Amino acid sequence: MPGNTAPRGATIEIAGLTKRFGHVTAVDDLTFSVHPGRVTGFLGPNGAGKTTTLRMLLGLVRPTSGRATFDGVRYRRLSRPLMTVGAALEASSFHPGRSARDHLRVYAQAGRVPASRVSAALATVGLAAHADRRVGGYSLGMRQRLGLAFALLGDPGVLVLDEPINGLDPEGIRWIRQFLRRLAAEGRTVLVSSHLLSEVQQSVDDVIVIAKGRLVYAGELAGLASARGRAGQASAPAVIVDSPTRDVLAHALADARLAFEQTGDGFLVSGADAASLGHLAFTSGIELSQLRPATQAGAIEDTFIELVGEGGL
Ligand SMILES: Nc1ncnc2c1ncn2[C@@H]1O[C@H](COP(=O)(O)OP(=O)(O)OP(=O)(O)O)[C@@H](O)[C@H]1O
Repeated sequence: MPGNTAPRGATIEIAGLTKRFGHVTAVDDLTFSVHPGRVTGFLGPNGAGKTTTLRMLLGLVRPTSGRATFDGVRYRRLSRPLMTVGAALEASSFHPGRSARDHLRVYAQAGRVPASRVSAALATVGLAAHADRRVGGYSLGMRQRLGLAFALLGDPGVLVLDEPINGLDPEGIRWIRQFLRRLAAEGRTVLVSSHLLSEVQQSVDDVIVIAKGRLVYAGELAGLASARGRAGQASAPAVIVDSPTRDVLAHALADARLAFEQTGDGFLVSGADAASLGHLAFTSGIELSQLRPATQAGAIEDTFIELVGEGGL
């Protein structure tokens, strides 16, 4: 990657964006923003409208109404689009008979990007050693990397990637997670779609969740767990707590009339926060070996499934 002189990302603004195909409303009055310096996951089940939204953002599909802009400018109005926004929508759209280098050369010329960027982009995604092979012989993972190299060709401040993790092996997944984090750390805006929260959970700061074309959540990943109440479910704090004297702790929890269950790493206590449990343990003279909020991966995943299952709120 372009090193320490990476361009700063633009803010993506989606405002009242709607797309109807005949009787199908694929995208329904979406409004959200995506910020520089962060990785944002764009999530929703198959058919939720993610690809249609990204295609409108990139000027490939005309919205029925609403706007999608980069620092206030529509994609089609950008003076140097490849140098402002890099996009990877489909990994399979490369000609099998051409090499990766040839593909990128053609795109660089058309986009008025310096030819030197071709080798730089291929090296960045780890394809330098395979640059002159025909793309037809590439694995899916290599084609995904080539898609990323294309997105990075103009060294843009904004990256828009549609399902870049799809079909990658574990090593490829680990690589791309670190790669996305690096792009954001450089100050770029990184928007990455997926139909699986678990795929992107380790690499995103923010998430936009849509279902049936409508927004169901926009905000920090950590806030997704507490969005549960919006899906009509009880939203209570929960804490994981453990002690070298578990039976004594269990008695104290029962005496305090707290609902709890034993898990692999202690007790999961509902309806209490860490401070009140810490106080309870202190006043009962119980040593604790663990005390932490339970709003981790499981709760976030549960909420995601509830939100998209509701199909919009
Ligand atoms: N060109 C089109 N003509 C008619 N309907 C379309 C067209 N493109 C998309 N749709 C419909 O719009 C809805 C949203 O599709 P879209 O591909 O945007 O969803 P998605 O979230 O990207 O799903 P996936 O992950 O399966 O690609 C679907 O019901 C789809 O059938």
